[in-house]
Amino acid sequence: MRYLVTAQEMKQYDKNTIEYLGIPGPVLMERAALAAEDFLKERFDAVKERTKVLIFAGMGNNGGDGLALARLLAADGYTVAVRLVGDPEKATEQWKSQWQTLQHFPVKTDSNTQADEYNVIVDALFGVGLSRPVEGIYAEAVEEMNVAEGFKLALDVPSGICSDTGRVLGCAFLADATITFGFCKRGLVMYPGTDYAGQVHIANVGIGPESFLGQSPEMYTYDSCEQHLPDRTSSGNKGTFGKALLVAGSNGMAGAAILAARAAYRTGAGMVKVITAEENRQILQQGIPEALYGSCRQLSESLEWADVIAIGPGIGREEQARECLKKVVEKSRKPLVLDADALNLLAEENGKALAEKLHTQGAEGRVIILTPHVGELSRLLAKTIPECKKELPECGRELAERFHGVAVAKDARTIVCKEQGEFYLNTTGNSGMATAGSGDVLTGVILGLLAQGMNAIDAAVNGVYLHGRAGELAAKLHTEYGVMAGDIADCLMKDYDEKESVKK
Ligand SMILES: NC(=O)C1=CN([C@@H]2O[C@H](COP(=O)(O)OP(=O)(O)OC[C@H]3O[C@@H](n4cnc5c(N)ncnc54)[C@H](OP(=O)(O)O)[C@@H]3O)[C@@H](O)[C@H]2O)[C@@H](O)CC1
Ligand SMILES: Nc1ncnc2c1ncn2[C@@H]1O[C@H](COP(=O)(O)OP(=O)(O)O)[C@@H](O)[C@H]1O
Ligand SMILES: [K+]
Repeated sequence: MRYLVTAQEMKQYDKNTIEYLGIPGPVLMERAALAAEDFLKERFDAVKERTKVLIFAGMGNNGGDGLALARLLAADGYTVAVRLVGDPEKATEQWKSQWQTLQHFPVKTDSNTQADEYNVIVDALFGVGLSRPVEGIYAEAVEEMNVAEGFKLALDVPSGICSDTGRVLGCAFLADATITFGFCKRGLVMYPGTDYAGQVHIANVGIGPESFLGQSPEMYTYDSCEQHLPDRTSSGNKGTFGKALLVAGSNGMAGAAILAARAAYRTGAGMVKVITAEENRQILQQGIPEALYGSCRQLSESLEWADVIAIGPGIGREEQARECLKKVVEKSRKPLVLDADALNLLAEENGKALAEKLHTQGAEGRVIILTPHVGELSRLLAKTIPECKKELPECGRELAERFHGVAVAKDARTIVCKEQGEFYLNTTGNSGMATAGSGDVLTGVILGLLAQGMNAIDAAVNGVYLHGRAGELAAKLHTEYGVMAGDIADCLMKDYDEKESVKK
């Protein structure tokens, strides 16, 4: 698990470390600079004589890190120059102290440096203290760094990237790599910040969980196969691993049902039954013979049969879909995943009563997971799509509160949250997943995990992670251009290491 912090959280943890734990600010800065030096030495020590480093330093502590790095590299024999950007009169105390120390070292600090004469460019203009758009001399400096040749390293955050949202404020440094201090900032994994950051390295500078003082970060992500999947009892039978009911696919939309059913099986569900339009019977049974088939008339008895239910992929918004949704809400209290047109139906004027019922059921303890993409989210919350994209965590939270459930707000970086508690931000996946039917696969994955007895938030978080991971494996086989939703379903669990996983 990796924490993702905001600028404000990071500043608080800095403060706690200094004031409560008693580790002085200059020690933290020295460790930050040492980590950056190590990073560069790993790449350039063998060619030290030919390596010329130019550091652009602002007037805050990010600039202070840059000055400390300049000193360390110069002491180590590198050719180093510093370009000051801003008014040193306004610099922080730590910056001023670093500046004084730097005067004893062979570092060029005049303003005549030409970026194209250096083969390593370090951006130490702004870090978590960026407070407004980058303009004027700062924008010129960013532009000069960006057009320069050579390896580009950002300290803490690429200047111009908002640490909290990943948005570009004015203009931003385009880094090959970013070495970030203490904890990864949210903006380094969110778009477009993640593209500007390049490879992100997190350096331990002495600020750890001890510095939270009871206020841990509100967001986290998973980096690797460390998910908590349900244990698979060796003696289990198909009943042990759950009966999953999937209401999906109107006439002509059998594909959505097949994809979701396939994904539920691939994730480990024992039995999957699909309720779909009569016209889809043959194609469904050919497409996924492992699934049980039921017509919409058999929905009531199937609701009795099921352990968990998902409704939505490809159901359309016709009367039959509305009837099915009504039954699923009114005749069952079993764990429920709502996706696609089920969400659109709830957002319609005549879906409001049903939405209200779900809200009550959620409050009474029914497990409800909603998986809207930003379009569906905007309809449910009556907001614009740009608003939802911009405020995805907040919108996810609002949706979770509305249904007392779990919201999976899907985008290139999907957010998962409950009414309270942390936000999970997903970093697996790629542009190959922006392909029709990809969301249907996710519904099946979450359904499959729920069927095996996972709780709602774990099923949603791990489902989103595994779905993205499958997208990565599919892209290895077909490239991001060539991935189709069926490939994602087929790649599910392909590299899952049962021995390495944390069983639950
Ligand atoms: N605390 C610690 O112990 C540790 C901190 N560490 C390091 O400190 C960094 C945070 O330092 P920080 O808080 O001083 O903020 P920082 O990012 O340097 O920026 C503030 C400066 O930028 C200016 N400014 C902002 N926006 C601007 C704009 N658009 N255009 C122009 N100016 C703008 C702002 O000016 P002002 O708004 O005051 O006019 C101020 O001068 C952090 O990222 C990490 O690298 C590490 O060493 C680990 C230990
Ligand atoms: N660029 C991307 N990077 C990572 N994941 C993506 C990207 N684009 C789409 N996805 C994922 O693919 C899925 C698309 O779902 P959705 O929009 O519902 O598709 P559909 O309606 O076609 O099935 C979501 O889980 C989303 O997070
Ligand atoms: K920076």
